[in-house]
Amino acid sequence: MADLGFGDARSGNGSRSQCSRGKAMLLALGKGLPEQVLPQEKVVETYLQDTICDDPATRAKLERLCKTTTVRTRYTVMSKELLDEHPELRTEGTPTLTPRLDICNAAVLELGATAARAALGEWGRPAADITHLVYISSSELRLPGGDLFLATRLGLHPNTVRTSLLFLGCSGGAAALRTAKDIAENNPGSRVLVVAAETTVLGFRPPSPDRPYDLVGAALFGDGASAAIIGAGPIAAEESPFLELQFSTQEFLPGTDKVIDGKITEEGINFKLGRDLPEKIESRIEGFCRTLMDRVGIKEFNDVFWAVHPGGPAILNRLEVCLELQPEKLKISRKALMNYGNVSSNTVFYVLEYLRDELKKGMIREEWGLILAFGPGITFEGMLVRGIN
Ligand SMILES: CC(=O)CC(=O)SCCNC(=O)CCNC(=O)[C@H](O)C(C)(C)COP(=O)(O)OP(=O)(O)OC[C@H]1O[C@@H](n2cnc3c(N)ncnc32)[C@H](O)[C@@H]1OP(=O)(O)O
Repeated sequence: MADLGFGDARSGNGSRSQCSRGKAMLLALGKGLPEQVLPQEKVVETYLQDTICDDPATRAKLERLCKTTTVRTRYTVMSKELLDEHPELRTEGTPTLTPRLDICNAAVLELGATAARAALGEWGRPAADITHLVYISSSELRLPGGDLFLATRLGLHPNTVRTSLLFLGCSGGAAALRTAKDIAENNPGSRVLVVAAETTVLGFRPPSPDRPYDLVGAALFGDGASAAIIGAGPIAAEESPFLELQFSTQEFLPGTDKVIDGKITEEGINFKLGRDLPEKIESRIEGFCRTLMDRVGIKEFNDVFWAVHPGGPAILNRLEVCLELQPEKLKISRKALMNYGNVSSNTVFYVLEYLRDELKKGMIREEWGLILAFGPGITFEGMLVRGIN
């Protein structure tokens, strides 16, 4: 391991007198996407064929939703070949949890490993220098978990300290970042690899009038993985941080636990999205963001840059109107939604990739920014960050 000047986090030899206990920083990012690209104009035909549905009303509604979600491209694990192999996934009424988990567990490991290798490549140091792994997914269930298989696949040291965050939904990526920040700041010299990997295979099902939200999902959600490396006290000659992770917080909205609801059944996950989700988020967004901005005394929402998990256009639109944001503030969130869809926990990292590019090009004037994500609970995850370029 390279000498970080902070003692050795792995051996527990780090001493307070040696370290400055600096803030955690984002040092590298990477992503892993399924090979199958699904352009939005092919979604209606593909989904209706895959689920053997010929209902004209369903077709008309899905066509409309495919436009209004603003998604253009998604990447999916589900494919014609997979459905030919598992025709039981096309219809309802048979127990399919076992084959779904077999597909998901393998897929998220593959995607997660690709994303992690990309982040390690960008970081430029060996995998053996990773001291901690934070693994996040709402798409796999097994024992031991994907974190172990990922650590093995990547050749991480067996004493890499692993933490798994499962079934946090779309706020999971920001929760993983918060966890990694805490680890990095409390273990001098540590380098934390965060890996988020998701596929919609667990929830794939034919449309039903009883579940109108399934069509929203079919038009909105995608698959993929992301990885990030976080550490405090970057080595000047070896590491290139681009964001300082200043302060993080989490809050849930009491009485809204049914708004995003996922039940595991013999047929996979039954995922329900409340129509009122955008307005519920809007009801608390201003106070939540002020909690973060107050840390550095910023009052005006346009005086920070924004990296928001794009749950759907209605959520971004409400944020923009309610906080009176200039349109360019949510541009990178809208771009991630357009190019990848809502990939649950991963999406916030796709937004951060665009943010990093803009920081590197000197396109961001503001010193401080906010990372936000929303998930079941309804849970708000937020982080105050400082751009480094
Ligand atoms: C998983 C996690 O942990 C966190 C997440 O990120 S979850 C995903 C969060 N995202 C959302 O909930 C999506 C938010 N919604 C939106 O962005 C927009 O409503 C939308 C793009 C889906 C549709 O926008 P739109 O087409 O302009 O108009 P809108 O009126 O809202 O909806 C169109 C149709 O879809 C239906 N619809 C929208 N959201 C729905 C929902 N959650 N459940 C059921 N139906 C829904 C509407 O009822 C409407 O149907 P009718 O035409 O039959 O009345």
